[in-house]
Amino acid sequence: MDIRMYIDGEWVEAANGETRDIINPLDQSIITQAVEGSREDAVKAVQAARRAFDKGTWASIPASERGAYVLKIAQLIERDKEELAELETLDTGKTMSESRDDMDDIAGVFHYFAGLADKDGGEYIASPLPDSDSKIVREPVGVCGQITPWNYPLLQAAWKIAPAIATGNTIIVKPSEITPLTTVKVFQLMEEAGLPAGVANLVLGKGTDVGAELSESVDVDLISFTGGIETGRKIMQSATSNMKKIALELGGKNPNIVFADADFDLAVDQALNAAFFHAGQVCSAGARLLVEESIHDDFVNTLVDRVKNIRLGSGQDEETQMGPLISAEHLSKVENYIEIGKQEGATVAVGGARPNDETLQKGFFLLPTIFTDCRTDMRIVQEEIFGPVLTVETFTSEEEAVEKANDTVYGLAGATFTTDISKAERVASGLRLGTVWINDFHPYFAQAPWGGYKQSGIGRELGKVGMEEYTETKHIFRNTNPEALNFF
Ligand SMILES: NC(=O)c1ccc[n+]([C@@H]2O[C@H](COP(=O)([O-])OP(=O)(O)OC[C@H]3O[C@@H](n4cnc5c(N)ncnc54)[C@H](O)[C@@H]3O)[C@@H](O)[C@H]2O)c1
Ligand SMILES: C[N+](C)(C)CC=O
Repeated sequence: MDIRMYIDGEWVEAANGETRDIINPLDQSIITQAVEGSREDAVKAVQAARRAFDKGTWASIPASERGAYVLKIAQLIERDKEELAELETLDTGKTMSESRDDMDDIAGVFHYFAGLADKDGGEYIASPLPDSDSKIVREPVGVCGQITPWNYPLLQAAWKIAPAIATGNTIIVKPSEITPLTTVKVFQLMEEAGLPAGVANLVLGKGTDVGAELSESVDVDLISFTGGIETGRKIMQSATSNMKKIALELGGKNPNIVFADADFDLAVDQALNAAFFHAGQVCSAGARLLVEESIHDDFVNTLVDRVKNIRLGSGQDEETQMGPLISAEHLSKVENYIEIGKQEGATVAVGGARPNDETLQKGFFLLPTIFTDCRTDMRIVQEEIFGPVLTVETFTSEEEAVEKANDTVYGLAGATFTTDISKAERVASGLRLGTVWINDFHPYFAQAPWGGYKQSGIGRELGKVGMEEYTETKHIFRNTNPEALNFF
């Protein structure tokens, strides 16, 4: 596959001719070479997006026409779903069933924002002044930089691209430099859908280079970022260059609270899914299990038995349940956390090492790991590990469960399992999280907003509010009977 950048309607090489090997995390083979852009390329893309926005044609075409473009992109994604899923699995190591689900979600997101595109006709409000009318309209923000991570490469890009172009903005997308394949493919589809030149631009390259240029540029009006908390902090600082709007979707250390009255089998099953889906490389992974003390031993023993049966392997193999981690660097980061956990006094109940299986030795595999004897103040409990590592704490009361669950700097998502619905509602209301699941873990969909409390982020994606992030609100006041004031 030809992995180039898309700037002003043209497929281009990097200005400095640089390329990067794209590595398959399953076996470290080179999938392809991608062009590796630099600040120079980012500047060109920003200028193209600026010209396309300032010309005014994209923002001023009827919103229904923009919706039709977004709908066409959804249909092309559906047409090429299998190819896209294969590319995502190749690039990230996730299983084909996860990648296919991602592609369904992605097409759903384009459908949703296509439908919303022409639904906001502005709003007249009751003016408190005589002889006047007062209208509120929403307009596009302008040029949007969109920076995405490697764990859900296309899904996170879709959450940004679809609402931005539906509302009349122009965009520059910068995917993670290690997983560009599906984003490039979707730009090919956007070209096929006939999107005018300059509306959607793609720049590949390092975050510290291309990403930093987008965040610092005074010609970018909004930066939407999904990624780690430390990068988010830098982007927030860079955004002060021109007070650009920012949307940050950052990490989480997501609590999963299991009460003794929960449906035991359901809670076990969901706790595994919460922690080990996509090898735990999920912002909303249920990496912190809080289990009521009276059922702790039974619960953990059952979890451990089930974890031993998780099948690691190639994402292409339909039998595989968990693929590799994304890179050697990331594997080493997660392994370092396992050492930290041991030093902090937690007990490895299962896993904690690379698998012995001969066939997995070239990949970045790690056994699903459970730490027991955890305390809330441990680093392995407080910090986002972003791998297949579950920590287990206990509680004895509802209040203690909520207090412990809230005791990190993060506030992205979490769940509670109980058959007492009043208790579930009280716990949901006490949790300082952007999403709370009751007797479930992980569902997200285009219609509901997604984002974090506290240091998990700023702003929301998806839902109507996710669309509004890409708009400025303007008040237009009209005096219907103007008269001189004679004040001066
Ligand atoms: N809240 C959410 O919805 C959500 C979703 C997915 C992932 N995440 C988070 O993403 C993180 C994992 O992704 P990652 O390792 O790719 O994150 P990361 O922060 O390392 O990188 C994310 C993106 O930012 C770019 N980048 C890096 N340094 C930059 C800089 N100085 N300026 C501008 N851009 C820069 C990278 O190139 C990449 O494209 C986890 O913390 C995870 O929780 C959050
Ligand atoms: C937002 N989500 C859950 C799709 C991916 C997080 O990493």
